[in-house]
Amino acid sequence: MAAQNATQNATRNVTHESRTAPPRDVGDGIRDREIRIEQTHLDRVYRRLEEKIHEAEFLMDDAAKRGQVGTPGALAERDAQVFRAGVHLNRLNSEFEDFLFGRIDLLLGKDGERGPDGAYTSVEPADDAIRPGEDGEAGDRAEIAETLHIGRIGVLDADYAPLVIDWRAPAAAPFYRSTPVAPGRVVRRRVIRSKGRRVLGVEDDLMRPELTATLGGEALPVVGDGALMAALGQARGHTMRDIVASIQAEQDLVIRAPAASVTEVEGGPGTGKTAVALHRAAYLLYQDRRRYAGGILVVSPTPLLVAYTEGVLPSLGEEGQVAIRAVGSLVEGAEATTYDEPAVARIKGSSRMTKLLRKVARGALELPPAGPAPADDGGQLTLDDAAAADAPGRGERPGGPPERLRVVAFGSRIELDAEELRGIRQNALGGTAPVNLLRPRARRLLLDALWARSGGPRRYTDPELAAEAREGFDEDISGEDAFADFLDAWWPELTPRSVLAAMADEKRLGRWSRRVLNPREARLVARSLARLGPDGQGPLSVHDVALLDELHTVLGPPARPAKTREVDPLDQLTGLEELTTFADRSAPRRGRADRAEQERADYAHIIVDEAQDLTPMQWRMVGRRGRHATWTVVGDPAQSSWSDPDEAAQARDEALGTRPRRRFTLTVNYRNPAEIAELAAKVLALAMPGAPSPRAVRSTGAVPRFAPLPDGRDGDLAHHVRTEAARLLDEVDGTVGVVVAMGRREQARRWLAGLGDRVVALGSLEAKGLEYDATVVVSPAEIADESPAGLRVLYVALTRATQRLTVVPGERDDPDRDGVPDLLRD
Ligand SMILES: Nc1ncnc2c1ncn2[C@@H]1O[C@H](COP(=O)(O)OP(=O)(O)OP(=O)(O)O)[C@@H](O)[C@H]1O
Repeated sequence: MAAQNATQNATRNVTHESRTAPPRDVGDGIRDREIRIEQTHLDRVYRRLEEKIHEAEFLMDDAAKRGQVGTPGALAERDAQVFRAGVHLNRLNSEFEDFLFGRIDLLLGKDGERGPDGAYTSVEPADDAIRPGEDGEAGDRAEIAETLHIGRIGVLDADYAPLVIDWRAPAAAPFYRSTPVAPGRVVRRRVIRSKGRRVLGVEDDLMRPELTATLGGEALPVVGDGALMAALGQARGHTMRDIVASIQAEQDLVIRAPAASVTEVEGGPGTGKTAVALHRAAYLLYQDRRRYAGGILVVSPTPLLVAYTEGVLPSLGEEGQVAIRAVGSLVEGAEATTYDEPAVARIKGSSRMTKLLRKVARGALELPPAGPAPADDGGQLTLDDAAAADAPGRGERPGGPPERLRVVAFGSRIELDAEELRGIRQNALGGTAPVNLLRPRARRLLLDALWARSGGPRRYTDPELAAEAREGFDEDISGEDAFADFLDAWWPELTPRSVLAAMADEKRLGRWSRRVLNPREARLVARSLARLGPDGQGPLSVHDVALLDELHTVLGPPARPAKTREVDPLDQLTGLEELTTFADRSAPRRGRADRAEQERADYAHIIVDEAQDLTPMQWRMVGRRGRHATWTVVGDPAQSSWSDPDEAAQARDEALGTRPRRRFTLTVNYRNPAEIAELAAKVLALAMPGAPSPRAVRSTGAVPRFAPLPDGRDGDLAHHVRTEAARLLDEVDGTVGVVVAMGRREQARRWLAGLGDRVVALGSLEAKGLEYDATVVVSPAEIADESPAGLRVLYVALTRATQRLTVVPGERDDPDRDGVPDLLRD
């Protein structure tokens, strides 16, 4: 309900009309004067920051001179302060185009109380803040009681009065939340545009237009038409900008939602989900830095979207604190570089793979050992020099693991044959423990079987003697390299990559996947993995990465026990056993490093962008990284490229667990002009009948252009698309995206060669989350036919433009006389 009200507010916020006549931007005179006023304030802020740096430097100098004064901890803290101050100034000077970006002029607060940042805390005005107008005045009067400047970081003056309020502080909330419908104490909201240390412009919104407000006894001037429209009209570059100066009320509710549980946000294309998610990360860091620094993970669908969005957090002053990763880069050392065919992706993403991979991991134990074959027969072990060995390799399946283990103990030969070994393996594999972790158990079972076969138990009636003899027996056998070699071959330590590569064998996978995949599915998966080498190296697809992660869990880490160094009696005599190797010394540290690595993979907060696209297997992968996390999950079911939403929803529920959830809906489309949104809504109606379409906030008058091939021949597509892209490059100042079916990506890149770097070609799945000033969507039907979720993918493609859209129908589109494809007609 709260979200709904905020939505209405946000809408009105943008379209409100001024009902009175304060001095509004009547000429450059007022504007220039207002810019000068803000400039004076900004100069003051910079002077204060420089003072802070000098103070910090002085402190450090002083501390250095006095050498031992203060504890090491205090000195380190001082150094850190100087460092932080230096970083701030550096950023302010170089990076932040608009360090100071906002101002609110407020009425007197109800209770006159001030918060820690020096601002009045009350949201509502005092009863006597507004007085009836004087004779002849139409509305009420009020004097501005407080002016707050809002910026990317907070700055206090020497008397601890706020010069700039951090945008995330509670006192800044009215800058975002106030609307003409619910203005609170805000009379005027001003967005300040600056570059470096220079103020370039101001844009004002009046929240109480009916009021005759004065500031220092003079009428409050109003400049420009509002900041939101100014921001939306700007040309797009190849990276996303922050929206800190124009966050809308419904978005602000999400950004500042408490982090205690799961925050779920739905909204159509362009409603600001990605922007809101990133601003929320910055907000959480501000709220609880100790908890969240270095511990927030943002999961993005593609590397392109990562590259597009990764500048936003640094621009909000948060550099290096948040990991933004593509879903294909979540596993250390594995980077997805390819896409699977939709039919293959569908199988690999499905939760059926969980069962399959468990079978595969167990089956993979029987694979031919990787690397060079063991030096001899791999199963031959003698404890007695006199023991005779059979010919190497006899009784073994060529290329497979050893099928016989022979040892000589107590002067006679004992042997375990293939069937016994199989039994022992099955026994060891009982249960669900990770396969690599079962190796010690398998080893123990082998020794049990050998001991029984040796007649040892019968030989000793005294239990103490028996136990001692058994211990000696185990030690002797285990200490032999040949036994270790047998174990390595018979129960190899498996790596996720080698097991994935093993699945490329069609016959083998057919066997392992019985009752999980049908033969055709098994064949498709096996063939898709043929690009990997036997060790699993080679190009991975996005979906392979989630399989690797699952395999990591199913296999567990290699369980080889660290070899204990035998103590040489001579060393003991000379005291040399005190000496340790580097490896010995670093082992405990390595243990700590491994643990740290594990802990790093367990984040404090996880933000999932484009959550509708995560497959069940990807949800499992992401879920493993957030077992103890709070979550923000943003997405739009209407844009899902996953074919089975129910299956994905179940996996999502499992990942998020039973944590309580808060749901928000964003309803205003800030990206597409109404003309483009209207066209896209036709596809939405086909893809998800009845699904609401977000309301576009502006209209440009530029209707989408339909540009069929002049003579309908596919052969000319290259030239035609290139011409249309070039036309759009002339029409807009910023970027142009040409969206094609995934199968045409490479082709389309060649079509655009030489047109410059303002234009890019993209496969439909790569367009996720991105936006361009103008787009060309090529062959809608081809995009729609490419996968079971094709219509939703087409909806994504049609909603990427901020200004212009050109549709080039292909052969399958059946365009009408006006060139409108079948799918886009009423
Ligand atoms: N309050 C705002 N002020 C200015 N620009 C905004 C605001 N909200 C969103 N935008 C802009 O609208 C565009 C769309 O935002 P964003 O990409 O976050 O939307 P989305 O909901 O993630 O879209 P999609 O689902 O299509 O990926 C961006 O250019 C963003 O900067």
